[in-house]
Amino acid sequence: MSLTLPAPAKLNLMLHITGRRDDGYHLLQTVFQLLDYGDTLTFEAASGFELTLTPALEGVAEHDNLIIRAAELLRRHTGCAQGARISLEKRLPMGGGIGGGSSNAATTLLGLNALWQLDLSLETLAELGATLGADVPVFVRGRSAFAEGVGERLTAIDLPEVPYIVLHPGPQVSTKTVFGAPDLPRTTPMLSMDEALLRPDNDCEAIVCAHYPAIDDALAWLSTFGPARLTGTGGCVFCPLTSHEEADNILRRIQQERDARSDRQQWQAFIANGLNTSPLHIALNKVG
Ligand SMILES: C[C@](O)(CO)[C@H](O)COP(=O)(O)OP(=O)(O)OC[C@H]1O[C@@H](n2ccc(N)nc2=O)[C@H](O)[C@@H]1O
Ligand SMILES: Nc1ncnc2c1ncn2[C@@H]1O[C@H](COP(=O)(O)OP(=O)(O)OP(=O)(O)O)[C@@H](O)[C@H]1O
Repeated sequence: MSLTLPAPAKLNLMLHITGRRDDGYHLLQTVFQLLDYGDTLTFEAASGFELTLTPALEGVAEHDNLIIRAAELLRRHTGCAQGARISLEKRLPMGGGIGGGSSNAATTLLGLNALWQLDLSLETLAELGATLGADVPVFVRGRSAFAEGVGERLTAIDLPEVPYIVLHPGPQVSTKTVFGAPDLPRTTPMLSMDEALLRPDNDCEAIVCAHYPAIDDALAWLSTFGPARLTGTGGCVFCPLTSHEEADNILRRIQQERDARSDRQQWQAFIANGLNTSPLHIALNKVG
């Protein structure tokens, strides 16, 4: 038996840092919107305890890959002794602030839960996922959401399902390094969900732009088309749009910039629609 499932990206439509816990983790208020664009994973049952992933991700050892870590976590938690051959079609830029690794982990948890017939609840899978990364639970639950705490307290939210252009200027940004920066603002006042939706700024943006001129440049360029901002800790920047025609036009302009300017040769972009329900959950419901 084999299962092919999507691992969608997310955007942080706003991101405020409201404090810091004693263990160093930051208290956040953020709005996650899921996208209809992402990686694809295929899970095939394997005999014995075999667990493999192809192809390998450049620069990531197999035992560090969040897909393998999620599979092993599931086996440890349940005592299950089944195997799987997993293949990955990677489209999402790594270190982009669009949650590629976290989404891969969530798709693995849900995919193997189905393939190995473990019957764990979304609640349990979200708790397991939180031990792999702060962004995993939102992908496990599969709803666009307002998040608080360190990102684990989720309230599902309906957002306009508009098109976005997402631009990755090149640099991979380390989430850990951004959160470790001494000059990161950490005292933004807590807001209600409705107030937060009216303050769509990202507290990481200023220091990320100061440390990465290429991201600063891409954000300034994209801002000429609309209210562009950084997602998560970057490096992707994005802009909500009113039509696909507009998005196609900006995509063409990005291609021109890449051809015309050597400092913009690294630019990569995609168009995606915002979604309220994850395509992963829609695909799993079809499987039954
Ligand atoms: C910034 C966001 O992308 C917003 O969606 C996430 O909160 C980050 O989630 P993530 O990439 O899954 O991050 P994790 O792998 O859990 O954490 C990476 C590192 O970021 C820091 N970190 C992360 C989340 C958080 N609320 N406070 C933190 O200080 C910690 O140093 C941690 O070691
Ligand atoms: N399957 C995976 N896909 C992507 N990255 C992975 C994976 N497994 C491990 N990683 C590691 O996780 C790091 C962060 O990757 P990811 O694509 O999740 O970043 P991100 O989009 O910035 O995430 P976030 O928005 O959750 O902070 C990568 O640089 C890589 O070292």
